[in-house]
Amino acid sequence: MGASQKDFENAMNQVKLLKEDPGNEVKLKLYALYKQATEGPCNTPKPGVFDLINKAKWEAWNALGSLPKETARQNYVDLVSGLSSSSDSSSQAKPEADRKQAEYETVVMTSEDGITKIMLNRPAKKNALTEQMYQEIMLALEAASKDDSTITVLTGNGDYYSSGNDLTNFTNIPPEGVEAKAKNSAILLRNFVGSFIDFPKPLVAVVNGPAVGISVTVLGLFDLVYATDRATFHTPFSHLGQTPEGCSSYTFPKIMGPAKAAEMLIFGKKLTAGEAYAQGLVTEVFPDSTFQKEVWTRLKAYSKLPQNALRISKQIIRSQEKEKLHAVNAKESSILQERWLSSECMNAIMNFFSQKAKL
Ligand SMILES: CCCCC/C=C/C(=O)SCCNC(=O)CCNC(=O)[C@H](O)C(C)(C)COP(=O)(O)OP(=O)(O)OC[C@H]1O[C@@H](n2cnc3c(N)ncnc32)[C@H](O)[C@@H]1OP(=O)(O)O
Repeated sequence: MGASQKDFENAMNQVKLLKEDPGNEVKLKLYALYKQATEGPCNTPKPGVFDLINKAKWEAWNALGSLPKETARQNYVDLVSGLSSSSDSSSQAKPEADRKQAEYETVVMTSEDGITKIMLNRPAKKNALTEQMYQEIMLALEAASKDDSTITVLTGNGDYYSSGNDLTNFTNIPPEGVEAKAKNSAILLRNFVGSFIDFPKPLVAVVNGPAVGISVTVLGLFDLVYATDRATFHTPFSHLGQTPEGCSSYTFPKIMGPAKAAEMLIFGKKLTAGEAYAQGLVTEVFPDSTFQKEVWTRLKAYSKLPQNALRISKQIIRSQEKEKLHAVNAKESSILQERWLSSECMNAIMNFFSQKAKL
């Protein structure tokens, strides 16, 4: 389900209360989404070449093509929500180093040799993603997108890359009830995946061990995926009464063809690293004994390449698909919002906790 008219109006009011000017690029994006949400596709003649401001506004609106009004409304609400939270956190005006340490409990963020590394840090729980962790990863990506590094890396601490969504997320029901929980989780999911879709610099997954669920699906949004030969790739959505997310319903068939994507996403086939490489999900597989050394040597060399050329090349490749990916993300999130309320899904989660059923 998308944002309501009320959510949209609240977001419009929030824009007026922003503590910091979001900059011209964001303002143009907001203008374009507002026009698309209220009037639909651009329907006015292009302003003359010397009318610079109105021409930029027209171009931003026109670039949204035939994006549905509902999607534009949701994207507007999401954009404002991101601006409000970053404006709140930046208003704390802490020095960068302090902020990094203070803000993250579940990830470790470090920058060295032109590479910012975001490491998932719940090794005892196989780096299962709690709600706090989703938020911290989004914050870390936001910080990495603005720092002076060339490349951003996501990796895991311990023997797992990540076991996907922490299933305790579904047991923590607020007083407003399960529907509210499902709605909030769908918003969280959508924002989380959106931050990978919009990430502006080369993004690399260093898959140090098995990967499950959402940690696999978002790999289609990375620019390089390096895996140890110990890694496996498992999307057991049907077993959990759930459906694909992370834009995998779109990226996986494109990457590996519909037949192989169906085997993973519908039937939950677990791939070895070699199989994931053969199917195009993984860029390269390394022996576990030399994995870290080989990967970091490679990344350090890449990080010395001209920064702007890397960033612009990534954006050329990815920008063609951005609106489509946001629409897919919205659809997957809203389908999951309903799935989470199904008895199939609730039984699967209870099963995990009562019997500690393993995938
Ligand atoms: C809000 C946005 C939602 C986005 C939608 C996302 C969907 C998904 O990601 S679906 C995938 C969800 N993941 C799973 O279903 C995995 C569940 N875990 C397992 O099947 C197993 O734990 C394992 C195969 C990942 C690992 O098995 P094993 O090597 O035997 O290790 P343990 O089971 O003993 O794990 C150690 C410890 O960690 C806890 N744990 C591991 N993964 C999860 C998890 N995903 N959620 C919650 N807890 C997890 C496990 O319960 C153990 O805890 P303790 O017993 O307390 O030590």
